[in-house]
Amino acid sequence: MEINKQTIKPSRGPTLPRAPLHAMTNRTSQKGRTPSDQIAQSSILNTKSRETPVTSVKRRISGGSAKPIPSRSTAGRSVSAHNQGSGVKRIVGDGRMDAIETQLASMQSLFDLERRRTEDILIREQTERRQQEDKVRQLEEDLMEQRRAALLSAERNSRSLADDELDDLLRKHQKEKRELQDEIDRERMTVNSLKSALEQRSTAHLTMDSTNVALRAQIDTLKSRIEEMEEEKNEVLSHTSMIREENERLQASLRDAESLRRKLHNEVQELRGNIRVFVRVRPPISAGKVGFSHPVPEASIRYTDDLESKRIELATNAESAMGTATMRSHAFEFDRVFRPDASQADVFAEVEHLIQSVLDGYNTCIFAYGQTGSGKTFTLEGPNLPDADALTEANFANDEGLIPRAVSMLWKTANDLQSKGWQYSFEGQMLEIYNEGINDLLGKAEVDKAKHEIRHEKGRTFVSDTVTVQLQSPKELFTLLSRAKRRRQVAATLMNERSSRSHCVFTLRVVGRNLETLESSDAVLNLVDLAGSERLNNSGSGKDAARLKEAQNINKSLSSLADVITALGGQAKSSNGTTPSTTVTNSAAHIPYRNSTLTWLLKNSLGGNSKTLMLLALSPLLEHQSESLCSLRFASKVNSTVIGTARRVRAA
Ligand SMILES: Nc1ncnc2c1ncn2[C@@H]1O[C@H](COP(=O)(O)OP(=O)(O)OP(=O)(O)O)[C@@H](O)[C@H]1O
Repeated sequence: MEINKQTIKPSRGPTLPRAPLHAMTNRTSQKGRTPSDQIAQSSILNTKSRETPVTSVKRRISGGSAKPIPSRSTAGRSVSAHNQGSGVKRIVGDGRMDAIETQLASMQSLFDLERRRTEDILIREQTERRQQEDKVRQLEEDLMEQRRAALLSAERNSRSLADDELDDLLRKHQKEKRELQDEIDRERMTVNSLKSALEQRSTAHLTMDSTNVALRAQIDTLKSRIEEMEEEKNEVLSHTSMIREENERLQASLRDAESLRRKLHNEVQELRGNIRVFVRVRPPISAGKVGFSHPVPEASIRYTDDLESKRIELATNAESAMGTATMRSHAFEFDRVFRPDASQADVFAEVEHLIQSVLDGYNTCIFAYGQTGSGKTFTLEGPNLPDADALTEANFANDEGLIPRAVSMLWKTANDLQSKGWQYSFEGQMLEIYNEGINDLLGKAEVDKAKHEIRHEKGRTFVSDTVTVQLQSPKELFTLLSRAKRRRQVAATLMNERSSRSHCVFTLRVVGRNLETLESSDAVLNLVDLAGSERLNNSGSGKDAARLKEAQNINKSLSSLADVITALGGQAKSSNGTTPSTTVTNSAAHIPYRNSTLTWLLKNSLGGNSKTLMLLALSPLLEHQSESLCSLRFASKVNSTVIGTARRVRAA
């Protein structure tokens, strides 16, 4: 270990007094001496100390003339001379001898004194010297001690430096060791993770190997399956081409069948009669809803056949010739009788085939007949809505009437027929006949003041200055109905809170073309909501001139309608050569269409070329039973009329 010499300096202790050289010498020399030697020396010293006073005494005695007292050797010799006193006495004389002896005695006492003093001094000196020597020794020991301490300290210093360095090195070593250990740990961890990864990989590898084997097997299976499927596909393809050919053949036969269906459908309609009558009895409505008084007794109405629903029996009070009140039953038979619980869908199901005829190119007319409040508008349109603007598809939901259902069905069927090559277009018109005048309900002006003229050309009817709307979807119909309803003339009467005092004619023209068969059709569906059929005295219009005029016009048009139907029946009779079941009032040749605006407007829909349905709406209430009886009789007359064979109208 290298020790820094700079740092190893003797410590700066107190400067120790150096022992006198002679003392050192003495000490050195004394070391090997015995106590006896020391006494001998001290006696020598004493002798020496004693010589000095003697010399001084002799000087004082001689008074300067005396001879110098001999030195050490001389003194020795003096002692020996003293020892030889008697011999001197003899030589010098006695007196003198005494003086000398006195002198000698005093000198001796002085000498003793001096000697004692000198010895004291000597002792003191010796003591001091010993003390000093002790001190020196002590100092030397201290010095030695300090040197040792200094050496120790220096050694310790150097050792501490070395220790520090060692510590540093140790620390560094420890740190490096730790770092290395950490690195080793890390490496070990890495190795471990690599090992586990390797294990996982090898496991995955094994799994993949097995999966691979399985997949290869699957691929082989699939390959063979694909081959099988290829064969199957080829078979299917050849089968498909066969089917396609078969399909084309079937399509052709389907078209033939469709044409046949239309023909047969028409024949069925003919067999049923081209004018048919349905009767619908509405449910008894609670008071307040339609303004009837409370309680509301019901008329005695019976439905006498459950299976066919064709018969209806109304019992009325009658008075016998004897004046007794009896009940008289009136039985009628129609094409169909709907009871009060019949739904709108039930009614439409029976009318659907007739409406279908429009697509086949047959003019069709459905008119609702009945007294005010009997349910004509409800059957044709649906429930009366307080606000015409609120009329939406959702409002119609379950209660939607024949018009919206017919339009929806026509659109749907037209779409279905597209696959058979048919393309259809629709246009609508809504006219009101009020007091024999025509009011365009789709016109621009709120009040239609125009004078409209009706003309018939090539089987088609035209009304001047009226709006015809192209209908792209059934949804547009609701807008149309809403507009029409808002403008419809409604006047309050005693019979209905919003009784319609006009006829409303909704006309839907359907034009179809088949691009494959080159067939065509152009037909019109008329849905007519007739004004209330009640007799003048029942309408409450007797006191009001305007209401009276309304009622007269309504009655006129309705009786004209009856006349036209009767005349058509007579015409049919003369052409068939059969006897009609009803009385024919008009000549077979003449049909009085022009007697009213209504019959003139419906000319092409009421003729022998058209299919007509009369929907008789009946009130179930007792107070309306006589009106109901009149309506039933009128409907029965219509029902027994045969108005010829409908002819298909082809598009121009
Ligand atoms: N089958 C029915 N089911 C439920 N309610 C009906 C039915 N028939 C008619 N009504 C209701 O009876 C009331 C009168 O019906 P509607 O307005 O259709 O009579 P209307 O014969 O058209 O009268 P008007 O000749 O005055 O136009 C209406 O509130 C209608 O909702």
